[in-house]
Amino acid sequence: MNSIISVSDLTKTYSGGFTALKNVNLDIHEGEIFALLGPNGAGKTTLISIICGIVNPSSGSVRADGHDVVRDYRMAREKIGLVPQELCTDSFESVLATVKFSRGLFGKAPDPGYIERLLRQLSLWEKRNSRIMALSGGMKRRLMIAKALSHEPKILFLDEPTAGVDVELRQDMWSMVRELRESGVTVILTTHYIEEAEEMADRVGVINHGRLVLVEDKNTLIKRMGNKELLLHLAEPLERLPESLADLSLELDESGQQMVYRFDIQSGETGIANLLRKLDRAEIEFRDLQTRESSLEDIFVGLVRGEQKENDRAHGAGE
Ligand SMILES: Nc1ncnc2c1ncn2[C@@H]1O[C@H](COP(=O)(O)OP(=O)(O)OP(=O)(O)O)[C@@H](O)[C@H]1O
Repeated sequence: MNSIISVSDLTKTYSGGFTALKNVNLDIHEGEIFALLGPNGAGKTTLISIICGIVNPSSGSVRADGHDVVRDYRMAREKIGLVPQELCTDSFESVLATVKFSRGLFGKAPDPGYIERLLRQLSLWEKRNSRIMALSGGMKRRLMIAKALSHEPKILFLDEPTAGVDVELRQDMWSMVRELRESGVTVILTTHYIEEAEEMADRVGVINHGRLVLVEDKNTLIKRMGNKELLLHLAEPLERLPESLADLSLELDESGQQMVYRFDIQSGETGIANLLRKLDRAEIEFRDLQTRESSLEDIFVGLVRGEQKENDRAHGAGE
């Protein structure tokens, strides 16, 4: 697969001495939707800012479509469109004027046909003569995307594209991003909404404390790290699990009314038949049973927590 962005051994230490990125290596494939996940302060914006040439790396290198983002800044930047978290644009301008102006900033010759197609694709053509301040929140977000795409970049960064937007608008954004990928644009997005990554991304990267702790195909990740749970609602509450069930991966909730049995999706043998036999022998009856598959969110929370524990342990050991 062709890689359109190559990040090699990237480290960033800010002037105050804080190291926000530690030895990051990452390849983004051409034409994919890549979601970068991580808790607050993990280093996502720093990584994006370095790729976009806004922040200088302390060491390591980044290539965007073959161009080094520091040595060959202009060529690299021309390949990239960036939609920042904050909506920042002159609200007295018209939609059309502001998008044309953005294109001009990259030294691209005017192309009214392209701008019209872009505004139509983003459902903004009817609003082309409106002032920005007269647009709805959703339209403003689409305008930010139009501005970022005005110079026909091959790569689009979306920093928290749906932060604070309602469910309907979020769905609109998702389908728009998919359309962009269909048109050949590579999309990299950061998000706090794991469901957004689960819904849209082809691959997922998790960054924590400045380290890229995982990069994987989303579906493989869910299969590899996912567990399934079997929930049993008991007919009568139990005070504790009987000894005969102690060797199973089984938990009783606080009410004593529900049992959760965890099993690995990958393994051929789930152990459910054995569980049911043992329940029968222990004369435990249940009213209802359901299964639940772990989501990307469960996996993410588990990963970040696991990392935190490792860090704490390392810290404790050093003290
Ligand atoms: N200019 C700066 N000078 C010093 N430290 C900085 C600077 N910019 C960011 N940092 C620090 O680097 C770390 C990573 O910040 P960054 O903005 O990249 O995180 P993030 O993952 O994008 O977080 P969020 O999800 O909150 O946007 C944070 O601890 C932040 O305080």
